[in-house]
This record gives sequence, C-alpha cells and structure tokens, in this order.
Amino acid sequence: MSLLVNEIFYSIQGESLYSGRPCVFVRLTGCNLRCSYCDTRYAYHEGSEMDIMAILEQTAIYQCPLIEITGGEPLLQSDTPFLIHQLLENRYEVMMETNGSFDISKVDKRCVKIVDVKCPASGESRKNDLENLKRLHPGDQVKFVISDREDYEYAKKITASECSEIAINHMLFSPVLGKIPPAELAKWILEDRLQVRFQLQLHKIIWPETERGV
Ligand SMILES: C[S@@+](CC[C@H](N)C(=O)[O-])C[C@H]1O[C@@H](n2cnc3c(N)ncnc32)[C@H](O)[C@@H]1O
Ligand SMILES: Nc1nc2[nH]cc(C(=O)O)c2c(=O)[nH]1
Ligand code: SF4
Ligand SMILES: [Mg+2]
Repeated sequence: MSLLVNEIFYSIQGESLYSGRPCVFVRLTGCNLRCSYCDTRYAYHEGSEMDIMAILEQTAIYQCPLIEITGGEPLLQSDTPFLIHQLLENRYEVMMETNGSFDISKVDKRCVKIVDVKCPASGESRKNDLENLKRLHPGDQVKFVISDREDYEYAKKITASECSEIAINHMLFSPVLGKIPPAELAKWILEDRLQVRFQLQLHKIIWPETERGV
C-alpha cells in the first residue's frame, strides 16, 4: 500500500484545538477542490510515491507523539484510512484535516478529524457534504475559514442549525489572512455573542516569510 506524499515535516501545530503543540505533518498530494484562498497549491500535483512502511519510518525520526495528516485532500487517496490506522496502532495521536467533501466515516474513530465547511467565498461550498456533521465523534472539530461578512453569516447559520451535537469549543472560525482583518471577525463574533472558537494560523505568525515545511 502506498500514498503520493507532498511533504513530511515537523512544526508547531498552527490550527485546531491542538494549536501550539509540536506535531509531525504528512501532507498528501492532490485535491479535488480549488479554494480561492488556498495556501497550499504546491500540493495539488507535486509529490512522490511512498509505501506506508516508509512513511512510518520517516515520521518516527521526529520522536513526536502527535501526527497530522493533511494535504491537499487526505481522503482523495484510498489508502489514507489505512495509514491513519497504522499510525494509531503505533500509538500516535493522529489528526486529519479534511475539506469535508468526502465521507469521513471510513476513517478510524480514534483519529481526531478537523472538518472544513467551505464558505461561499471559497468558491467550493456546493461540494460540502453536510452529512459529515452527523458523523463526528466527541474529539472532532468543525472549521469555517472566513473571507467576508457573507461567509460569516453562512458559518453562523450552519453552526446554529446543523451543529447542535458539537461542543461549542469545537467549532472554529478562522479568518483568511489578507482577506479580512482578524479584528473584524473577532468583533462580529463578540457582537453576536457566538460561542465559537476564534483562531489565527499560528505558524503564519511565527514564520511569516516561509510557505512550505512549517
Ligand atoms: C491546506 S488545507 C488541507 C486540508 C483540506 N484540504 C482542507 O481544506 O481542510 C488545511 C487548512 O488550511 C486552511 N487554509 C487554506 N488556505 C488558507 C488561508 N489562506 N487562510 C486561512 N486558512 C487557510 C483550509 O481551509 C484548511 O482548514
Ligand atoms: N504549522 C502548521 N499547522 C497546520 N495545521 C494544519 C495545517 C494544514 O496545512 O493542514 C498546518 C500547516 O500547514 N502548518
Ligand atoms: S480543499 Fe484544502 S487543499 Fe484543497 S484547495 Fe481547498 S484549502 Fe486547498
Ligand atoms: Mg497549512
């Protein structure tokens, strides 16, 4: 079994409830979406085939208990659930970032899933599989990456109507850097008394000049 891998690197987790923790990232190649704001376009095509044993060897080098599978879109490749299962069997804490367009239930429930709900300005919101919001387990998280007021209203509506089972601190609202001032999004959340978690991509604050490998 093998996967097309764009990069494997060790950094500070910059997103999700795990933000701030040292983490190994396995970035898989390829994505079925083309979000207007995507900061990882280099992962659409570049990569090399690695068998799962080789990925396990590479991740072990960092001696880090936390691993995130991201991309590109992890669920585009059929062997991703097996990789996640193997990492869990090797006692890693495993997280996966997914764009929410594929059924997440094929992934081991011990894996913490961060499921994006794509907002209108991404240009890809019609691809959301909102059934995924019913397939979440207690540690999982739902994320909205917001470009403007229309996106904010969309995220607010979905959190109110579809997210009643999800813990309030597991709903993440994050601004697209350069599209909306973080203070603007923070103001709206506070004005509306929303019980969601505001997030900035920590790695872009720590390493503003570096695009890959952080
Ligand atoms: C690069 S994607 C890879 C995983 C998966 N394809 C997805 O979209 O969730 C990882 C996360 O980065 C977010 N992201 C991408 N570009 C961004 C940007 N310019 N500003 C803020 N977040 C961004 C995505 O919305 C997603 O939550
Ligand atoms: N440091 C760091 N944290 C991250 N959390 C999620 C990321 C991603 O691209 O999915 C990411 C990333 O690219 N870098
Ligand atoms: S789904 Fe993720 S990787 Fe794909 S284009 Fe959107 S942000 Fe980029
Ligand atoms: Mg990233």
